[in-house]
Amino acid sequence: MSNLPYLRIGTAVIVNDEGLILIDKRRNKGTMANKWEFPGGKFEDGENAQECIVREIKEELGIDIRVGKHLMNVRHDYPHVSLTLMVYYAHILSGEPKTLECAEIRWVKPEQLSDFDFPDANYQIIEKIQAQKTLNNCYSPNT
Ligand SMILES: Nc1nc2c([nH]c(=O)n2[C@H]2C[C@H](O)[C@@H](COP(=O)(O)OP(=O)(O)OP(=O)(O)O)O2)c(=O)[nH]1
Ligand SMILES: [Mg+2]
Repeated sequence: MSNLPYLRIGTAVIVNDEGLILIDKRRNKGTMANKWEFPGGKFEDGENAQECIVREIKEELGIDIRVGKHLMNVRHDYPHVSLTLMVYYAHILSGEPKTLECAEIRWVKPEQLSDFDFPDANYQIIEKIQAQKTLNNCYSPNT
């Protein structure tokens, strides 16, 4: 048992038509400073995962996305916070990603994800992405 704060985080693995994945580098101040991540953020009251992800991606990158298939949920306890990352594939509907709330943005191949410094909770997400044979259709919604 612990009394850590518990957060639900909506997280997007945005894939483009070339099969590249968008990652962003967090700012050099605040939680997990300078770590690379999949863009996203905290649920607001009354939101579901898809709504949270669409809103966060608009705020952080200035783009509109369609949320696709659910990849996984990851529960992780950090020393200061306990959280669940709710991870969905997504695809850009309109706009060019901008660094509105992050330090840097990159499009990378799935195999390149291992070269970046991600928070501890992300390693099983990266493993699962890299285990997929193809990312085709991953951004179509679950049916
Ligand atoms: N977005 C995102 N957050 C992650 C990932 N991995 C991981 O451990 N986290 C952690 C870092 C943070 O503690 C938390 C996400 O919160 P956040 O700081 O992005 O929240 P937010 O966008 O709502 O930002 P703010 O309004 O609090 O500034 O989840 C990831 O891949 N993406
Ligand atoms: Mg965020």
